Amino acid sequence: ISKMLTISQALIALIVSFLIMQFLKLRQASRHLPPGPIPLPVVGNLLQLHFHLHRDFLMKVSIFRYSLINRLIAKLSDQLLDRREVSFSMGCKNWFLVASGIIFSNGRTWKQQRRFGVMTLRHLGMGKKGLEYWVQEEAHHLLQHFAKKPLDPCLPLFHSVSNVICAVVFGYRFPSEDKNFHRLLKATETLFRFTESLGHHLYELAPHIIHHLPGPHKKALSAYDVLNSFAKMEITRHLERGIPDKPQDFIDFYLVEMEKVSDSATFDLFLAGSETTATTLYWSLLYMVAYPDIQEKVQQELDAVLGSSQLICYEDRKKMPYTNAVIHEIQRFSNIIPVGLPRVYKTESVVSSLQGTTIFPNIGSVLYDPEQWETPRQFNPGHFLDKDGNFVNQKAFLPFSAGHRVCLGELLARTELFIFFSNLLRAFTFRLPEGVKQVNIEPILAGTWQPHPYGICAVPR
Ligand code: HEM
Repeated sequence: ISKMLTISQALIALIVSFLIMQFLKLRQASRHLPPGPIPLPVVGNLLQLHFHLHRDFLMKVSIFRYSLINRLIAKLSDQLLDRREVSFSMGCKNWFLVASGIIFSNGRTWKQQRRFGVMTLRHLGMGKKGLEYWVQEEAHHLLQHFAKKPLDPCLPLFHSVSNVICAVVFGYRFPSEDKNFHRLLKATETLFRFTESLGHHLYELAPHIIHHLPGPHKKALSAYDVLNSFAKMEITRHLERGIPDKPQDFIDFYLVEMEKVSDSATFDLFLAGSETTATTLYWSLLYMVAYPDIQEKVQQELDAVLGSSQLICYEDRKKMPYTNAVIHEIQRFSNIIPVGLPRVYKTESVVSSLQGTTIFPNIGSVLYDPEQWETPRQFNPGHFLDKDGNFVNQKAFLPFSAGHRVCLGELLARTELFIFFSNLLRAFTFRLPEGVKQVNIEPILAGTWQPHPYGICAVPR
């Protein structure tokens, strides 16, 4: 027994000294980072967060003041360019696809995939049936979903935004009752929520063990398979119909370039482009019922500048400074992605103690920086207007992040937000359902910061 005690004591001593060494290393490393709580070995900052991400806590402990942003952007573009490797995907039949897309890849693969993604979106943006056309088409369908009776707009918004991505990737939209469309949306949602969840980060701590246990990762893995089989099915369909001289959608472009790139960027557009834009629009309608005066001012501007049936274009925002400011404020105030996707310090980092450290760039906190915004914790479109009512851009407005890994779909997202929002407010006035007196604008964490589910009435104008 005494011999066993010595072995177990030695083991404990070893583990304790390992933890102390790790702690000291992390303490030393954090001196080179923007301010924030010092992470603990193994669990990182999870203890300080009580294993739960509270928005206020995050904002308080890790504010990246704008004054630090330039330093951060330089780091994000250089030493902090790489994502942490996703072992989550190892249990997936097609695991290599995930690591070879845009969001989770690194190095040469990321460069090629990202260049391909940027070029393809640029090509699709041009011409008569470009991205804007798809957004306008989808906005038209979206209006049909709203009627006078109370409705939770979450699903219709998610359907419309996802259908824009379907049009971009597959070249067509789905009717909202289509079963395959629902499978695709369910898989996208499951996967998105998992990749952004604490469950995913825990999985990454011990993938070899957790992989064999039951848990949310099992659902996420089958969601990958659903998305992948969709991509394969569409590729076959495109091959059968032949690639036109002028490629029409993302898959056409992929088939032209398939020697050089993988088809996994198609998942990435669904993962990164659906939930984010839909959630922002979901917030937008809630804020409009919470601030009816602001809603009215937007409608006055829409009526003054646009005809009642005129097709709304992204370019029109230049004639509508107030509406444009409101949309920017919706993004700032809802701050749907307060913590960025994990990045890893490169091995050739100049700060050796940081090598391999995983960092979650909390760039979203700049949107609440008290030094940059007059009333950071209040919904105030004035943040984006000068005293004459002209629209003014703000340097600290970074909801799409910054640096080389800045959001790839920023232009598409901005086009969608403007066209969907303007169409909805031109057609309807949004009100609380009868008997409902209060609006809850506190967020809940569900992949992104989301509003609590709510119902509204859309009164035709
Ligand atoms: C309101 C809507 C959106 C917001 C707030 C948003 C925000 C972001 C943020 C914060 C990142 C992380 C950048 C980083 O790591 O520093 C990102 C990455 C990305 N986004 Fe978006 N996004 C939106 C819509 C879209 C759309 C519509 C698409 C595609 C059509 C898209 C595609 C991507 C891709 C592919 C990446 C990964 C870029 C890379 O790793 O190189 N996003 N987005």
